[in-house]
Amino acid sequence: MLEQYILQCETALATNFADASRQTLMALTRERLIDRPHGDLSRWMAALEALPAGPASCDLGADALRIGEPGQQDLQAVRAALEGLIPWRKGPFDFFGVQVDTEWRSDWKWQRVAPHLSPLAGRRVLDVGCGSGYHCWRIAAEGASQVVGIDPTILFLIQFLAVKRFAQQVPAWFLPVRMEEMPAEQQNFDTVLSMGVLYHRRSPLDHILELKGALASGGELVLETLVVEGDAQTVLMPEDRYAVMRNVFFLPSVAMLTIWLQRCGFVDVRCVDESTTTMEEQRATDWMRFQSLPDFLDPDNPALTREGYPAPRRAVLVARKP
Ligand SMILES: Nc1ncnc2c1ncn2[C@@H]1O[C@H](C[S@+](CC[C@H]([NH3+])C(=O)[O-])CC(=O)[O-])[C@@H](O)[C@H]1O
Repeated sequence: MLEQYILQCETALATNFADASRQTLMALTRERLIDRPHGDLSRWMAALEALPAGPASCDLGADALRIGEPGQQDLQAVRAALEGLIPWRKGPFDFFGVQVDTEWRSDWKWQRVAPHLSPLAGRRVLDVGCGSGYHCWRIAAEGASQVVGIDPTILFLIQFLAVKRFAQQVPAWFLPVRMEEMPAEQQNFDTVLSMGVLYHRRSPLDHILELKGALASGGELVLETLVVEGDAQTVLMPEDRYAVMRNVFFLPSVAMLTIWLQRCGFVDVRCVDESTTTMEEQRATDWMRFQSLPDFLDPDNPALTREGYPAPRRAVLVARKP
Protein backbone atom coordinates (compact mmCIF):
# COMPACT_ATOMS: atom_id res chain seq x y z
CA MET A 1 0.00 0.00 0.00
CA LEU A 2 2.83 2.43 0.77
CA GLU A 3 4.52 1.41 -2.49
CA GLN A 4 1.32 2.30 -4.30
CA TYR A 5 1.12 5.67 -2.51
CA ILE A 6 4.73 6.45 -3.44
CA LEU A 7 4.08 5.66 -7.11
CA GLN A 8 0.92 7.78 -7.20
CA CYS A 9 2.74 10.61 -5.51
CA GLU A 10 5.63 10.40 -7.96
CA THR A 11 3.25 10.63 -10.90
CA ALA A 12 1.26 13.51 -9.40
CA LEU A 13 4.35 15.56 -8.55
CA ALA A 14 5.56 15.36 -12.16
CA THR A 15 3.30 18.28 -12.99
CA ASN A 16 5.11 20.56 -10.59
CA PHE A 17 8.67 19.34 -9.96
CA ALA A 18 11.65 18.97 -12.26
CA ASP A 19 12.57 15.30 -12.68
CA ALA A 20 15.77 15.43 -10.64
CA SER A 21 14.05 17.15 -7.70
CA ARG A 22 11.16 14.75 -7.77
CA GLN A 23 13.56 11.81 -7.77
CA THR A 24 15.39 13.23 -4.75
CA LEU A 25 12.12 13.65 -2.87
CA MET A 26 10.85 10.20 -3.77
CA ALA A 27 14.17 8.61 -2.79
CA LEU A 28 13.91 10.22 0.67
CA THR A 29 10.28 9.10 0.94
CA ARG A 30 11.14 5.56 -0.10
CA GLU A 31 14.04 5.40 2.36
CA ARG A 32 11.80 6.47 5.27
CA LEU A 33 8.77 4.36 4.42
CA ILE A 34 10.27 1.26 2.81
CA ASP A 35 14.02 0.82 3.27
CA ARG A 36 14.53 2.03 6.85
CA PRO A 37 11.05 2.29 8.33
CA HIS A 38 10.12 3.65 11.75
CA GLY A 39 9.87 0.88 14.36
CA ASP A 40 6.12 1.43 14.81
CA LEU A 41 5.29 1.60 11.11
CA SER A 42 3.92 -1.94 10.79
CA ARG A 43 1.61 -1.35 13.79
CA TRP A 44 0.38 1.94 12.27
CA MET A 45 -0.13 0.29 8.87
CA ALA A 46 -2.22 -2.45 10.50
CA ALA A 47 -4.39 0.26 12.11
CA LEU A 48 -4.69 2.07 8.77
CA GLU A 49 -5.70 -1.11 6.97
CA ALA A 50 -8.29 -1.88 9.65
CA LEU A 51 -10.22 1.21 8.49
CA PRO A 52 -13.04 0.64 5.98
CA ALA A 53 -12.02 0.62 2.33
CA GLY A 54 -12.42 3.95 0.50
CA PRO A 55 -13.65 5.99 -1.20
CA ALA A 56 -16.33 7.71 0.87
CA SER A 57 -18.09 11.04 0.67
CA CYS A 58 -16.02 13.68 2.47
CA ASP A 59 -16.50 17.28 3.54
CA LEU A 60 -12.96 18.59 3.77
CA GLY A 61 -14.16 22.16 4.24
CA ALA A 62 -15.88 21.39 7.56
CA ASP A 63 -14.22 22.48 10.81
CA ALA A 64 -14.26 18.86 11.99
CA LEU A 65 -13.19 17.32 8.65
CA ARG A 66 -15.94 14.87 7.80
CA ILE A 67 -15.07 11.51 6.27
CA GLY A 68 -18.02 9.24 5.47
CA GLU A 69 -21.49 9.35 6.96
CA PRO A 70 -22.48 8.21 10.47
CA GLY A 71 -24.23 4.84 10.37
CA GLN A 72 -22.36 3.56 7.30
CA GLN A 73 -19.73 1.64 9.27
CA ASP A 74 -19.25 -0.24 12.55
CA LEU A 75 -18.37 2.62 14.93
CA GLN A 76 -16.44 0.41 17.34
CA ALA A 77 -14.23 -0.95 14.56
CA VAL A 78 -13.55 2.53 13.13
CA ARG A 79 -12.76 3.87 16.60
CA ALA A 80 -10.40 0.96 17.37
CA ALA A 81 -8.52 1.49 14.10
CA LEU A 82 -8.16 5.25 14.70
CA GLU A 83 -7.02 4.65 18.27
CA GLY A 84 -4.13 2.71 16.79
CA LEU A 85 -2.88 6.05 15.39
CA ILE A 86 -2.85 7.91 18.73
CA PRO A 87 -1.53 10.53 19.51
CA TRP A 88 -3.72 12.68 17.26
CA ARG A 89 -2.42 16.25 17.62
CA LYS A 90 -3.86 18.28 14.74
CA GLY A 91 -7.54 18.15 13.78
CA PRO A 92 -10.44 17.67 14.56
CA PHE A 93 -11.83 14.90 12.34
CA ASP A 94 -15.09 13.01 12.14
CA PHE A 95 -14.69 9.52 10.64
CA PHE A 96 -18.11 7.93 10.02
CA GLY A 97 -19.41 9.58 13.22
CA VAL A 98 -16.32 8.88 15.36
CA GLN A 99 -15.19 12.30 16.63
CA VAL A 100 -11.41 12.53 16.81
CA ASP A 101 -10.95 15.34 19.34
CA THR A 102 -7.31 16.21 18.71
CA GLU A 103 -4.91 18.01 21.05
CA TRP A 104 -5.17 21.16 18.91
CA ARG A 105 -8.22 22.94 17.53
CA SER A 106 -6.46 23.44 14.20
CA ASP A 107 -9.75 24.75 12.82
CA TRP A 108 -9.33 27.82 15.07
CA LYS A 109 -5.92 28.52 13.55
CA TRP A 110 -7.44 28.12 10.09
CA GLN A 111 -10.15 30.65 10.97
CA ARG A 112 -7.44 33.16 11.90
CA VAL A 113 -5.43 32.50 8.73
CA ALA A 114 -7.89 31.73 5.89
CA PRO A 115 -9.62 35.13 5.55
CA HIS A 116 -6.27 36.78 4.81
CA LEU A 117 -5.05 34.50 2.02
CA SER A 118 -5.22 35.24 -1.68
CA PRO A 119 -7.90 32.90 -3.04
CA LEU A 120 -6.46 29.37 -3.11
CA ALA A 121 -8.45 28.12 -6.11
CA GLY A 122 -6.11 26.90 -8.83
CA ARG A 123 -2.95 27.55 -6.78
CA ARG A 124 -0.07 25.18 -6.05
CA VAL A 125 0.34 25.21 -2.27
CA LEU A 126 3.13 23.95 -0.02
CA ASP A 127 2.34 23.44 3.71
CA VAL A 128 5.62 23.13 5.61
CA GLY A 129 5.37 21.21 8.90
CA CYS A 130 1.85 20.10 8.04
CA GLY A 131 1.30 17.77 11.02
CA SER A 132 -1.57 15.38 10.28
CA GLY A 133 -2.32 17.32 7.11
CA TYR A 134 -5.44 18.95 8.56
CA HIS A 135 -4.73 22.30 6.88
CA CYS A 136 -3.73 20.57 3.61
CA TRP A 137 -7.27 19.20 3.38
CA ARG A 138 -8.79 22.59 4.19
CA ILE A 139 -6.61 24.15 1.44
CA ALA A 140 -7.65 21.43 -1.03
CA ALA A 141 -11.29 22.13 -0.18
CA GLU A 142 -10.71 25.71 -1.36
CA GLY A 143 -9.89 24.39 -4.83
CA ALA A 144 -6.07 24.45 -4.83
CA SER A 145 -4.76 22.65 -7.91
CA GLN A 146 -2.10 20.82 -5.89
CA VAL A 147 -1.32 20.73 -2.17
CA VAL A 148 1.97 19.30 -0.92
CA GLY A 149 2.39 18.89 2.83
CA ILE A 150 5.82 18.10 4.23
CA ASP A 151 6.58 16.89 7.76
CA PRO A 152 9.27 14.49 9.00
CA THR A 153 6.95 12.74 11.49
CA ILE A 154 5.92 9.39 10.02
CA LEU A 155 2.86 8.93 12.25
CA PHE A 156 1.46 12.17 10.83
CA LEU A 157 1.90 10.80 7.30
CA ILE A 158 -0.12 7.73 8.29
CA GLN A 159 -2.83 9.97 9.79
CA PHE A 160 -2.87 11.85 6.47
CA LEU A 161 -3.29 8.53 4.64
CA ALA A 162 -6.25 7.71 6.93
CA VAL A 163 -8.03 10.58 5.16
CA LYS A 164 -6.45 10.07 1.72
CA ARG A 165 -7.87 6.52 1.71
CA PHE A 166 -11.35 8.03 1.42
CA ALA A 167 -10.41 11.08 -0.67
CA GLN A 168 -8.14 9.56 -3.29
CA GLN A 169 -9.04 12.00 -6.04
CA VAL A 170 -8.15 15.07 -4.00
CA PRO A 171 -4.80 16.47 -5.26
CA ALA A 172 -3.11 16.52 -1.83
CA TRP A 173 0.21 14.77 -1.14
CA PHE A 174 2.35 14.33 1.96
CA LEU A 175 6.13 13.86 1.84
CA PRO A 176 8.03 12.83 5.00
CA VAL A 177 10.80 15.40 4.55
CA ARG A 178 12.09 18.50 6.29
CA MET A 179 12.04 21.89 4.61
CA GLU A 180 15.84 21.95 4.54
CA GLU A 181 15.76 18.71 2.51
CA MET A 182 13.54 20.15 -0.21
CA PRO A 183 15.47 20.83 -3.42
CA ALA A 184 16.47 24.49 -3.26
CA GLU A 185 15.07 27.29 -5.43
CA GLN A 186 12.32 25.27 -7.10
CA GLN A 187 10.08 28.36 -7.25
CA ASN A 188 7.17 26.06 -8.00
CA PHE A 189 4.49 27.06 -5.46
CA ASP A 190 2.06 29.98 -5.51
CA THR A 191 1.39 29.89 -1.77
CA VAL A 192 3.74 28.57 0.91
CA LEU A 193 2.61 28.18 4.51
CA SER A 194 5.00 27.62 7.40
CA MET A 195 2.98 27.39 10.58
CA GLY A 196 4.51 26.36 13.89
CA VAL A 197 7.96 25.61 12.42
CA LEU A 198 10.14 28.76 12.54
CA TYR A 199 10.79 28.61 16.29
CA HIS A 200 12.02 25.03 15.90
CA ARG A 201 14.75 26.17 13.53
CA ARG A 202 18.22 27.12 14.79
CA SER A 203 18.62 29.34 11.79
CA PRO A 204 15.34 31.20 11.23
CA LEU A 205 16.62 33.35 8.36
CA ASP A 206 17.71 30.26 6.46
CA HIS A 207 14.21 28.86 6.96
CA ILE A 208 12.66 32.06 5.57
CA LEU A 209 15.06 31.96 2.58
CA GLU A 210 14.18 28.30 1.93
CA LEU A 211 10.47 29.23 1.95
CA LYS A 212 11.21 32.05 -0.48
CA GLY A 213 13.06 29.62 -2.75
CA ALA A 214 9.95 27.41 -2.92
CA LEU A 215 7.76 30.33 -4.03
CA ALA A 216 7.21 31.43 -7.59
CA SER A 217 7.73 35.09 -8.26
CA GLY A 218 4.69 37.00 -6.95
CA GLY A 219 3.79 34.09 -4.64
CA GLU A 220 2.43 34.45 -1.12
CA LEU A 221 4.08 33.40 2.12
CA VAL A 222 2.07 32.68 5.26
CA LEU A 223 4.30 32.51 8.30
CA GLU A 224 2.84 31.59 11.69
CA THR A 225 5.12 31.34 14.67
CA LEU A 226 5.57 31.99 18.38
CA VAL A 227 6.30 35.64 19.11
CA VAL A 228 6.88 37.86 22.12
CA GLU A 229 5.60 41.35 22.76
CA GLY A 230 8.16 44.04 22.06
CA ASP A 231 9.69 46.41 19.53
CA ALA A 232 11.91 46.04 16.48
CA GLN A 233 14.86 45.21 18.74
CA THR A 234 13.19 42.38 20.67
CA VAL A 235 13.84 38.67 20.31
CA LEU A 236 13.74 35.99 23.01
CA MET A 237 16.02 32.98 22.97
CA PRO A 238 15.16 30.66 25.87
CA GLU A 239 18.16 29.52 27.87
CA ASP A 240 16.99 25.93 27.68
CA ARG A 241 13.39 24.78 27.48
CA TYR A 242 10.41 26.91 26.52
CA ALA A 243 6.97 25.68 27.66
CA VAL A 244 8.71 22.34 28.35
CA MET A 245 9.79 22.03 24.68
CA ARG A 246 13.51 21.45 24.18
CA ASN A 247 13.83 22.54 20.57
CA VAL A 248 12.74 26.18 20.71
CA PHE A 249 15.21 28.81 19.52
CA PHE A 250 14.10 32.28 18.36
CA LEU A 251 10.89 34.04 19.46
CA PRO A 252 10.93 37.48 17.81
CA SER A 253 8.49 40.35 18.27
CA VAL A 254 6.21 40.96 15.28
CA ALA A 255 8.24 44.09 14.50
CA MET A 256 11.47 42.09 14.45
CA LEU A 257 9.93 39.27 12.41
CA THR A 258 8.79 41.89 9.90
CA ILE A 259 12.40 43.04 9.55
CA TRP A 260 13.58 39.43 9.10
CA LEU A 261 11.08 38.98 6.25
CA GLN A 262 12.03 42.27 4.63
CA ARG A 263 15.76 41.54 4.95
CA CYS A 264 15.07 38.21 3.20
CA GLY A 265 13.51 40.11 0.31
CA PHE A 266 9.78 39.84 1.01
CA VAL A 267 7.48 42.80 0.36
CA ASP A 268 3.97 43.79 1.50
CA VAL A 269 4.68 42.21 4.88
CA ARG A 270 1.68 42.42 7.21
CA CYS A 271 0.68 40.86 10.49
CA VAL A 272 -2.91 39.65 10.18
CA ASP A 273 -3.31 38.09 13.59
CA GLU A 274 -1.58 38.02 16.95
CA SER A 275 -3.08 36.07 19.83
CA THR A 276 -2.24 34.20 22.98
CA THR A 277 -2.82 30.45 22.73
CA THR A 278 -5.61 29.38 25.08
CA MET A 279 -5.99 26.18 27.06
CA GLU A 280 -9.15 25.54 25.04
CA GLU A 281 -7.15 25.52 21.80
CA GLN A 282 -4.36 23.18 22.99
CA ARG A 283 -5.12 20.54 25.63
CA ALA A 284 -4.91 16.83 26.36
CA THR A 285 -7.88 14.77 25.12
CA ASP A 286 -8.75 11.08 24.84
CA TRP A 287 -6.92 11.16 21.50
CA MET A 288 -3.71 12.79 22.87
CA ARG A 289 -3.08 11.62 26.41
CA PHE A 290 0.31 13.22 27.09
CA GLN A 291 0.79 16.57 28.79
CA SER A 292 -0.39 19.67 26.94
CA LEU A 293 -0.51 23.46 27.32
CA PRO A 294 -2.14 23.58 30.80
CA ASP A 295 0.80 21.51 32.11
CA PHE A 296 3.37 23.73 30.36
CA LEU A 297 2.30 26.95 32.13
CA ASP A 298 3.15 28.24 35.60
CA PRO A 299 0.34 26.84 37.81
CA ASP A 300 0.29 30.10 39.81
CA ASN A 301 0.43 32.44 36.81
CA PRO A 302 -0.80 31.21 33.42
CA ALA A 303 0.64 34.34 31.79
CA LEU A 304 4.04 32.64 32.18
CA THR A 305 5.48 29.31 31.07
CA ARG A 306 6.82 26.88 33.69
CA GLU A 307 10.28 28.35 33.00
CA GLY A 308 9.07 31.91 33.65
CA TYR A 309 8.93 33.14 30.02
CA PRO A 310 5.87 34.85 28.51
CA ALA A 311 3.17 32.23 27.73
CA PRO A 312 2.81 31.11 24.09
CA ARG A 313 1.61 33.88 21.81
CA ARG A 314 1.42 33.38 18.07
CA ALA A 315 1.39 35.72 15.11
CA VAL A 316 0.40 35.18 11.48
CA LEU A 317 2.32 37.22 8.92
CA VAL A 318 1.54 37.34 5.23
CA ALA A 319 4.11 38.56 2.71
CA ARG A 320 4.77 38.53 -1.02
CA LYS A 321 7.79 37.45 -2.99
CA PRO A 322 8.46 40.19 -5.57
N1 LIG B 1 12.47 21.40 9.59
C1 LIG B 1 11.21 21.02 9.48
N2 LIG B 1 10.62 20.89 8.27
C2 LIG B 1 9.33 20.53 8.16
N3 LIG B 1 8.54 20.24 9.23
C3 LIG B 1 9.08 20.36 10.44
C4 LIG B 1 10.42 20.76 10.63
N4 LIG B 1 10.68 20.78 11.97
C5 LIG B 1 9.54 20.43 12.59
N5 LIG B 1 8.57 20.15 11.67
C6 LIG B 1 7.18 19.74 11.91
O1 LIG B 1 6.46 20.91 12.10
C7 LIG B 1 5.31 20.63 12.87
C8 LIG B 1 5.14 21.74 13.88
S1 LIG B 1 3.54 21.79 14.66
C9 LIG B 1 2.57 22.72 13.54
C10 LIG B 1 1.60 21.93 12.70
C11 LIG B 1 0.74 22.71 11.76
N6 LIG B 1 1.52 23.39 10.71
C12 LIG B 1 -0.10 23.72 12.48
O2 LIG B 1 0.21 24.90 12.38
O3 LIG B 1 -1.07 23.33 13.13
C13 LIG B 1 3.94 22.90 15.93
C14 LIG B 1 2.80 23.36 16.69
O4 LIG B 1 2.32 22.58 17.51
O5 LIG B 1 2.35 24.50 16.42
C15 LIG B 1 5.51 19.27 13.51
O6 LIG B 1 4.58 18.37 12.97
C16 LIG B 1 6.95 18.91 13.16
O7 LIG B 1 7.12 17.52 12.91
